[in-house]
Amino acid sequence: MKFELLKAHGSSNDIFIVDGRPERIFSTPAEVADFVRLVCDRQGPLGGDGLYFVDDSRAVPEAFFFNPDGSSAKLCGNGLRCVGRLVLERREADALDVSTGGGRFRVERIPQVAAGVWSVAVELPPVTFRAADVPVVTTGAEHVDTVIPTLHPALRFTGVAVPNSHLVAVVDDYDENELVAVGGAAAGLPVVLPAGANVSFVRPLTAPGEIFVRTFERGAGLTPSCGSGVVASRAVYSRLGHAPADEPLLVRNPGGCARSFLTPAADGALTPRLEGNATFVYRAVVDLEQLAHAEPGDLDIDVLTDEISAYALFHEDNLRAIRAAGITQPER
Ligand SMILES: N[C@@H](CCC[C@H](N)C(=O)O)C(=O)O
Repeated sequence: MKFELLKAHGSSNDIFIVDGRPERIFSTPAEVADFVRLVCDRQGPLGGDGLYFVDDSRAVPEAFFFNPDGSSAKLCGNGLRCVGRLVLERREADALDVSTGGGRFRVERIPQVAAGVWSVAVELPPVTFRAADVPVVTTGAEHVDTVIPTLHPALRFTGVAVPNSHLVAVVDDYDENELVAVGGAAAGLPVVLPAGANVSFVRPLTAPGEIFVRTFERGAGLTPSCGSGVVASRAVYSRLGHAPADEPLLVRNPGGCARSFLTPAADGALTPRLEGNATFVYRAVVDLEQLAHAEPGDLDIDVLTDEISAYALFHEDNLRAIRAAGITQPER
């Protein structure tokens, strides 16, 4: 079986896009998961942080996200910017809706964040802090700024669904080893976190309107950026009173930066917006049999060097700002 793969990234969170509905391409969910694991395997010839299937044959395109471990998720915010770009370009549209994870997401072409860097905004459905929506098992209706003793003795977490599950802690000092330990532990706490959770640490930066966020993702581990983690962190930052919801914040991740804010409605609903790059990296046609036995470098790949270089230039500034804030990341 042959596949056309598009590799893309939002803030260096790199994902594949495959045309079609997973259940039409494969006979069973197990086959879908095997395919995703094979394509995303970093030890294999390709490698990535996840994969979106896109059914672009309907009036409202539909997308289906899978983590690199083969599990499905309601949203990949960075990936949806890339899917958004793809369908916007194909349909020669400036804005349209994409359906994914049981919700409708508005994707919109926005001015380039830097020369040669295609940029997209995604408007998400309203965020929810309801414990049952995250889900986090707790005594109250929400889990806000509270310790989960089985996860960490002192860090205070807030649970939020955007609509995938996130736990966010605002920290004074960023300790990546601690994030990895807590993120890994979140996968093994079914009594408190029955669906696991993406775990983010938020460190305020001295530059006004800027924060640093890093996420340990469910089903993927530490990634250079997590778009839904950016939105979840942005929402929690306001929920805890650190910034007005509608103030656009620049969220710096190790893989890039994105802008996010929430629009409050009269009924209290908070609709988040995520703005950032949607960069195409390469296109490849792969044969499944060949892929299973190929080594890195074996496959014929059409690399989009101009887009890669434009992003690299844009990203230099972000890396400088993170280093200047004294944020360090151990070699892994
Ligand atoms: N990288 C993504 C999030 C992907 C899904 C997540 N790991 C989950 O299981 O919910 C993003 O950019 O949002």
